[in-house]
Amino acid sequence: MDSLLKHMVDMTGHRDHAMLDISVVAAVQELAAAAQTRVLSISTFGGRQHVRVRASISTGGAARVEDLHDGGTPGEPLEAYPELAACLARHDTSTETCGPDGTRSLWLPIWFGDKATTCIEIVRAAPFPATTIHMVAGIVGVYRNFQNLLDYSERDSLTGLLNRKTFEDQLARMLQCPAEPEPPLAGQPERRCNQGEKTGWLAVVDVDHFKMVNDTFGHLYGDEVLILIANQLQASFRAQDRVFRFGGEEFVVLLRSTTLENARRIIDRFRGNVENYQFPQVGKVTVSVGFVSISPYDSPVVTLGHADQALYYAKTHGRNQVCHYNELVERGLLQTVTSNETAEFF
Ligand SMILES: Nc1nc2c(ncn2[C@@H]2O[C@H](COP(=O)(O)OP(=O)(O)OP(=O)(O)O)[C@@H](O)[C@H]2O)c(=O)[nH]1
Repeated sequence: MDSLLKHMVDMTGHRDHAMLDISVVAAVQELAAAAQTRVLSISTFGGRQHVRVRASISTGGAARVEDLHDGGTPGEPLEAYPELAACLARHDTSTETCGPDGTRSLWLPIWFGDKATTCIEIVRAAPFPATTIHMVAGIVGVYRNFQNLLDYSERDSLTGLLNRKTFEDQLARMLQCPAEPEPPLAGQPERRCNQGEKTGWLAVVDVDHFKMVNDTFGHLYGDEVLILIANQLQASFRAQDRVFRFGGEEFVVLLRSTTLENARRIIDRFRGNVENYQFPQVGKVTVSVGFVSISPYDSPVVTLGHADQALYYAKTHGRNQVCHYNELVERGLLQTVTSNETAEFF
């Protein structure tokens, strides 16, 4: 019982989904004497459900957040998990299966209404005693309620993306593990990211001519476009990147450490995915993007201002394109303006 209480205190002490995932897998692993425990994300993309591992722990190892997803796909198709697919189709709260080698798997989808976007998977060598299932179901109930509370304060209600309130916190977290940043040289306030150097990136995404979508098809179809673009954003970036809705038809993405070439490729692939998607009733929609490297030496306001300047350039030079702030400055197409006035976000 002490151990159960200790885990409950640990789980409810977090203000962050990744840490909550870590503590739930650690708690379930110990209390169910499991061989492996995982948190799975279930997302819908292109009309199909996909499964992605979010956190896991195995015997003898530490709980960890997974980042296997490189952005190429939204995870494995749900059909790769037939027992889970059947459990979801029946709207069951749990299902237990036995593998050919006698290994037992217990699946516990986390239901919010008629939707489950998370599932706990527990693997054990022996059958699950009824008391264990009962206890694990209790832990999963606490996890569900706490996840709901975190979502309510952190998420945008239309798209389910992180809201603007959480942005600075997430940016600071991303900057806590930078790829060996060089301090700026004297007289050189702005830090440039060299080709091939890994760094974090901030991209501001804005839907092109969105007012026309609303005016032509109505706000309900406009909202549907925003939801579908939010789905595409989530499917296009890695699990540890962060996607925000800043309000209206504007989104912000924080990309974890990668090279300029990769950042441009990943962002442009997202832009292309949107361009090639047939939005129900509305048809074709495009997005413009401005992006910039992030550094612990620039304030969030300045970084956002730079990405916004690049976005403005993309908007005024044809739209449906991705523009890199530093490149525009180097080519003399943008002036470096570091005053807070450039940042209309705050
Ligand atoms: N449906 C819907 N529309 C929204 C929401 N928030 C803001 N909007 C609309 O988004 C539109 C934004 O229009 P503008 O800022 O003029 O930009 P735009 O038409 O996208 O043009 P460009 O950005 O220059 O390509 C306005 O019509 C807003 O009413 C929302 O939550 N749902």
